[in-house]
Amino acid sequence: MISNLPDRIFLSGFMGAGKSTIGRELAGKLERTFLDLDDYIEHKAGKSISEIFEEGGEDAFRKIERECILELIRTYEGIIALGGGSLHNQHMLDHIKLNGLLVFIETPISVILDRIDKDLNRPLLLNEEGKVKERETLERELSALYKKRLPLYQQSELTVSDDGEKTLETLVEQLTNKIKYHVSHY
Ligand SMILES: Nc1ncnc2c1ncn2[C@@H]1O[C@H](COP(=O)(O)OP(=O)(O)OP(=O)(O)O)[C@@H](O)[C@H]1O
Ligand SMILES: O=C(O)C1=C[C@@H](O)[C@@H](O)[C@H](O)C1
Ligand SMILES: [Mg+2]
Repeated sequence: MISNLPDRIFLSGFMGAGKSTIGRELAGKLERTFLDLDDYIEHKAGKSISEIFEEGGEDAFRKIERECILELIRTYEGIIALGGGSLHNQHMLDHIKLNGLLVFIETPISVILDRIDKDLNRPLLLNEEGKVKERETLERELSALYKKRLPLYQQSELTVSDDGEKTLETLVEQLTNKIKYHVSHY
C-alpha cells in the first residue's frame, strides 16, 4: 500500500483514451477502489448515456454529470475515471484539482478512432439515424473537439502518453511510477 496517496485520483482524457481501462488496473496496483463516472451517471439516472442524450440532449447529460462529480467529491475516495467531456470548464477543472490528483491520459486521435468507431453508447459519435458516423466525419469532428478540450486536459498534474504501441501493463506501470514520484516530491 502506497502511503500519502491523494484522496482521489481522477483520470481525464478524450473518449476512448483508455481512462476506464487504465483506471481499473491502476486501482488494483494502488490498492484503492475504482469508480467509473459514466457508469455512476447511468446508475444514478437509471438510464444509459444514450437514453439521457436522446431524452434531454447534451445539456441534460452535462447537468447530471456535473452533479455526480460534485457528489463524488463529497462522498467518494479512490480512483475515478472521468468521462471525455467531464472537465467542462476552468471552474470545474479547478474544483477537481483542489480535491484530488488529476491525470491526463494522452492518446492520439488516430489511435482513438481505431478503438471507438463501433461503440454505440457514445452519442457524440452517432448520426441522426443512431449509427456511428463515417470515419472521415469522425476524424474531422473529433479532431476539432479534441483541440478545444486539450487546454483543459493539459492542466492535469500528471500526463501519461499512449502512442498506441505500449501495452496496457506498461502504461499502468508508468502511471504508477509517476504517481509514486509525485506523492513523494510534492
Ligand atoms: N492501452 C490500450 N490498449 C489497447 N486497447 C485499449 C487500451 N486502452 C483502452 N483500450 C480499448 O479502447 C476502448 C476504449 O477504452 P476505454 O473505454 O477505457 O476509454 P475511455 O477513455 O474510458 O472512454 P470514454 O471517455 O468514452 O469512457 C476499449 O475497447 C478498450 O478495451
Ligand atoms: O467526450 C464526451 O463528451 C463524452 C465521453 C464519454 O465518456 C461520455 O461521458 C459521454 O459519451 C460524453
Ligand atoms: Mg470510460
